[in-house]
Amino acid sequence: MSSPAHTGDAAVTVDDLTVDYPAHRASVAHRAVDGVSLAVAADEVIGIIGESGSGKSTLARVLAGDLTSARGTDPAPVISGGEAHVLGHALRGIRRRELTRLTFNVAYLPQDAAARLAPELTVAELVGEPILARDRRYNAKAVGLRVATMLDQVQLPLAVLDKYPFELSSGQRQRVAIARSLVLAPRVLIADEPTAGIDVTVRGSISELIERLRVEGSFSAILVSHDLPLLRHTTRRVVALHSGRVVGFAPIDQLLAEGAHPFLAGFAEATGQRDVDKTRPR
Ligand SMILES: Nc1ncnc2c1ncn2[C@@H]1O[C@H](COP(=O)(O)OP(=O)(O)OP(=O)(O)O)[C@@H](O)[C@H]1O
Repeated sequence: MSSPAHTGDAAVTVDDLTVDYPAHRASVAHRAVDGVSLAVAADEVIGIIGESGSGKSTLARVLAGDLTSARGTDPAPVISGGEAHVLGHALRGIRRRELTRLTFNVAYLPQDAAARLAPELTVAELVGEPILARDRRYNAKAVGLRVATMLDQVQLPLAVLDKYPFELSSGQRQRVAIARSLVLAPRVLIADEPTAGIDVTVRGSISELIERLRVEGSFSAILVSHDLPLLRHTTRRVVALHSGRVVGFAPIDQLLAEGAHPFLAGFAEATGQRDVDKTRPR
């Protein structure tokens, strides 16, 4: 890709970004993102697709500012080339205090968000926690109201408020994780497979929620996803990654119809989109 588009009013700009995982125990150093450039305008939602290991999660993780790992776990990704700006903050070498300020406005829904929900907290506590973590004295009634609104937006009944994660289905847990990620009304959402595990009948409500937030303004998102209805409903453009490099950045139906890369052609075949989309109005 050449230089990023829309840099003027961009929420996120990525310029020739390279990300490595350092050598760790028996593993050698590994380049996961290799010279990626892209931009996400304010009030734009983009998608990221690509085969397993193509660097989608690493790119999402870095842009969400998740640049450290807990001691004893796998190494964190390191920006080794280029630069990324999120809401005007340069990520390379960003200091902890600035990162904390940035992450107030950037929600990150990692791939394992549902599994990471603290098992000892109820749904009400899980969804309300980010508000209280920011301001312990926040009015309890206002927190309750906000939590109820968020549950409604992800189509969970209020009956789940007092339940613990183990009492929910995996799809319900994922919706709790989404509600939690959006409770502080972030300006940017970075979500890794947001509809994973969610029943097909309620996935539409997640698409609608993301589209509504975008239309209401001051909201951008990057969605790592292979959920075609979600991509079609919420994104204008989708980045296709292969071996850490951008191999396409276009509307999803154009990517699939053109099948410019073997991965895209295979994905179009697998989802039965190749011929359908040639006749689809854009
Ligand atoms: N913590 C880590 N340490 C070392 N290498 C890693 C780490 N996390 C990911 N990788 C490697 O980086 C590459 C990109 O992984 P990444 O998870 O970003 O890809 P992905 O496209 O999201 O894959 P998937 O769809 O399977 O989640 C892979 O080769 C992966 O093995």
